[in-house]
Amino acid sequence: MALDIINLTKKFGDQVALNDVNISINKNEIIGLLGPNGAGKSTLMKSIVGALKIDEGQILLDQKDITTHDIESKKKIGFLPENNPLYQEMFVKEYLQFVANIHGIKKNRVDEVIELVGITPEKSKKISQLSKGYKQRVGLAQAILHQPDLLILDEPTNGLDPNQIVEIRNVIKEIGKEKTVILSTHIMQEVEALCSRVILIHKGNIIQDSPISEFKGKYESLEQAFQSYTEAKQ
Ligand SMILES: Nc1ncnc2c1ncn2[C@@H]1O[C@H](COP(=O)(O)OP(=O)(O)OP(=O)(O)O)[C@@H](O)[C@H]1O
Repeated sequence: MALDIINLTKKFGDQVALNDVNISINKNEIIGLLGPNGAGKSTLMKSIVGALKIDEGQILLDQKDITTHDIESKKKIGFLPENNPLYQEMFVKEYLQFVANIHGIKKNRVDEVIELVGITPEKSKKISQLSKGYKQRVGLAQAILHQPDLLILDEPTNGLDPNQIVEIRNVIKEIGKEKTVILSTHIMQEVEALCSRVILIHKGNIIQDSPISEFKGKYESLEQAFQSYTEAKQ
């Protein structure tokens, strides 16, 4: 899987949410997308999955432009959006079968994914009745059902209890062995636990893109590094 983001600019009215962004990913790794509130992380993720129309630049997935190879690209990408929108009135397995039908994939893959994300005891419940952590797992399940090469996760552990955080991280880690994962988070521990590479975005600009050790550099912690890089650019 190769993802190339070339000179990407996205504006909302006069506001530049992404400013001439360039990113290249050529191997399977888990990448942490960091940045203060409003930095442009969700905008970048939505642009990559084709949910937002970009103003300038190109996004290439395996050398093909995602706008002109829309369906082909969507087959290769899984997305867990921020706030995890789900059909609350549907039952867990029913919902996942519905998503599987959209992708045109076999029914037994649904059971496989239910097992993988650890929601077997919850599969007959209505989504509205699930705890936040289980809803998050359902969101993750829909994102990986079609076995995408690239998985985009917008704050995947947001609002989960410590046990659920560890469990979801384990699932992501497993997936990251074979696929490329880009996840956004405000939790530096999460970055340390999962990511090999860090991309730091601030006010729509990429200000760091490096292996985690390089990102940490001379600083004692990732928090300190994050603070220093973003404060210096206020
Ligand atoms: N649909 C929209 N219309 C107008 N402005 C928007 C829209 N979506 C995002 N923005 C603006 O673009 C900027 C980047 O927002 P974005 O949601 O990408 O930030 P983020 O890094 O994901 O922030 P957070 O960490 O708070 O989730 C913000 O200033 C935001 O207000």
